[in-house]
Amino acid sequence: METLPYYLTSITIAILLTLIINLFFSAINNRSNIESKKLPPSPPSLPIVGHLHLLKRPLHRGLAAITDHHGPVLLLRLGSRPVLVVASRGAAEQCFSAANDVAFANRPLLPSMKYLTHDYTTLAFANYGPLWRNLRRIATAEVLSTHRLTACAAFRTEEVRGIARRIFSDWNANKNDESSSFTKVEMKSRLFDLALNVMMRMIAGRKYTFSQGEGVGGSEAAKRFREMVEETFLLADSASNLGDFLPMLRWFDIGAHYTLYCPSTAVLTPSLSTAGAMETLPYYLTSITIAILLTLIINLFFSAINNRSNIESKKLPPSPPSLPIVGHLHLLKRPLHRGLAAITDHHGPVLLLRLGSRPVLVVASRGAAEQCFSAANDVAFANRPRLPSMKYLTHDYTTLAFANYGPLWRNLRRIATAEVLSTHRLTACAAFRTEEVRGIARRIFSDWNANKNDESSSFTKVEMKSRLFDLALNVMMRMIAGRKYTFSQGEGVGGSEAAKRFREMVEETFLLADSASNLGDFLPMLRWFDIGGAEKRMRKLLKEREELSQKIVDEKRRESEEEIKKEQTMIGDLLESQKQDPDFYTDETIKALAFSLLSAGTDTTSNTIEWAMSLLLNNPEVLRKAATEIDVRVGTDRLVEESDIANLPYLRCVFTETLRLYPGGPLLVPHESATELTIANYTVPQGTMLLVNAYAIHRDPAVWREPTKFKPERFEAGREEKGWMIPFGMGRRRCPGEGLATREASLLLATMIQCFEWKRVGEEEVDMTEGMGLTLPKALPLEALVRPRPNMIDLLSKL
Ligand code: HEM
Repeated sequence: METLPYYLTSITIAILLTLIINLFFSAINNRSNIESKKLPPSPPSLPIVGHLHLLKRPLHRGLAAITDHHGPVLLLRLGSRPVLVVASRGAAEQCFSAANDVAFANRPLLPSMKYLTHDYTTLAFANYGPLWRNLRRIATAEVLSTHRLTACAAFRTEEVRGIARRIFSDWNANKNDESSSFTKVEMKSRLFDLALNVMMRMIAGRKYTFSQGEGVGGSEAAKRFREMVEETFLLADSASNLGDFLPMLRWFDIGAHYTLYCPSTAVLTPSLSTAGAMETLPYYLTSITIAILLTLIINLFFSAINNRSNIESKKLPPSPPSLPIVGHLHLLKRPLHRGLAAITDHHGPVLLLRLGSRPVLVVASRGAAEQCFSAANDVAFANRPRLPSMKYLTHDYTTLAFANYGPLWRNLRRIATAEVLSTHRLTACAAFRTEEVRGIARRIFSDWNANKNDESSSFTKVEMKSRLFDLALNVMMRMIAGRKYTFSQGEGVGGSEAAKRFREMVEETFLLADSASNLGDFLPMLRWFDIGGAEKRMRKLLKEREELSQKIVDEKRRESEEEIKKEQTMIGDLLESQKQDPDFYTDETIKALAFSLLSAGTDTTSNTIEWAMSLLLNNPEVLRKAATEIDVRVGTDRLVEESDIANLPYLRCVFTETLRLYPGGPLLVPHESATELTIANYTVPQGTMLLVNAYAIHRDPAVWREPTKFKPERFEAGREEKGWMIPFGMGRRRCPGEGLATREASLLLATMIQCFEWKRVGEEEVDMTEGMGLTLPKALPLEALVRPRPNMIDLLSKL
């Protein structure tokens, strides 16, 4: 295990100091910077708070005063967030021109809006993408189309006349026999009720939800609803929550959450009601902001000291002593699953770490992991953390593996299962897998033939990693696109430049997705500086991925309709659906889904097979036993088939034992809690990232006998150890590719064992060092010596 150099506290502190100095200098250099980079002009700003201190309320008037003074297009810095302010027709038109409209179609993910917008999934706050497109399509088709509006004209007339009737009856009641007298009426609530009744009748058919009688007007429920809407807009005021702009303040819930629960505080309400006059918001005053920051820093120091007592009073999970600002980041070592195992071994199996600003629950026991994914908690833990570094690679968190639990994820998962991973589809594609597996056997045999130097008993050295990756890639490509032609015209992808680059891209994706490799995910201030260049690398990777996936989609689109229908591939079927519903089945959605499956289904499977073969080479007696089972149950007259696997129990034990020792996702994929919950009698706060250490659980000496030993026998019937494993995760986010991975890996292993004799390259054992990333690669690619088994040469030469 290595300590991550950039997690070393001294370096981290040095970085933070550099940052603060940078911030000061950035204020001084602001103007020259703007000129050299051609950024929009920007009034002089202060360190850290930027232009926050200039804002006055109401915001539209406050900003008008600033643009009147400094020009109609300004770039402000509200804390850490750059904000373009536009106050001229020309610039506004450019923002929404055909060229720029899509680029500006996102909404900022203001942390304070996370709750009110159901994690940014509502129509008005979702980012531009498939989810928003779907919601917008439904809203238009179901409520706002001209057709629907015309159909509902009668409702509106009725409601408007209802107001007229009620005003008339109020006047009648108050006129005191003076038919020319006036009556005072309050209009605000009547007008709100009109709008509410019209909307309710259009979306739900009636207004009875609020009142049984005349209408919602005046009912307590309607009044409360009006207050709720007003409160929502008040809280959504673009600059009312300081934590949206100064990330550090979020830890302390200053302003933002407080206003969520105490909406009528003096901070917000009075200033809005003084419609004419502009007021400076008290908490935007620089002196107070600086006081808050100082309090914060002092708080951080005290929080380190008070950590333990806090934990006891709140019943939070235990937490090792932490440092201010970095929290427990300095404790992490790599590879992360081993680093975390060392921490849980020492401090207990359920820990709450603070990685910079992010609370992280680390679980390394069966009991606690079962509770995380129990019926009661699984939904609450079904979200993924929105690690800023993953924004690009996950298309703004909209891919199958990284979307939050909700309608978009459900839809993607349904498509992936129905189109590719259902038992029906897997069975239909068995021939592809057999063909690809036998292709590997044929190529190994021909390499041996070419190198054997007339010595039919000699061994040939083969490199397995790239062959196994190409197998997994070809299988996935054929299942989702029908062929592997995108990568090579000839024999297969093996060795082609494009396939090699694809492998590098997948490996890089998982390396960059390593749950704790990007410091900016945990120390928000560092994001401005992209330390380590992760963000830059991701953008480059994304561009390449986009081009490749577009090529796959375009090639499929060029095929005739009959071909597409006949082949029944995922991309073909989705292109057909695109014709019916182009708003949801966009090219973007199809490409993202294709790439999700290509990456999730390749590296994981090929790594597992590589570990299995390495374990067999280091344990020749297990290899011999597996070969004997195949000889007895399949024989040597024919090649093993996928349907034989059920009849090879020892081989299945080998596969299971491999996944125990080397689970393909050692920390699963990180989850995040959508609500506060209880795990192992501890309170786990909402928004906590969850890392379940499957690697540690699979090697827990309290559960497994000789836990680090490769013993497939432990799973044999009769002497089964009652161990508990989660190599594919658990609950709703469980891996949907288990069936495919099991069939593919088992067939490949069975074929390699049946056809060839295997030996290590030297006397030494195969190196079993683990690499890094979200998946579990071998640090060194597997090489082995191979020769065909004499009684299989005939069959192999006919392949
Ligand atoms: C031995 C091979 C494999 C292993 C060990 C493995 C393991 C895992 C694990 C641990 C997770 C995370 C579960 C969680 O979040 O708790 C996962 C998710 C996933 N896996 Fe696999 N996997 C393998 C093969 C495959 C294959 C062949 C596919 C097919 C395309 C696939 C597709 C996915 C997808 C799409 C997800 C994300 C699911 C979601 O977030 O809803 N995996 N896998």
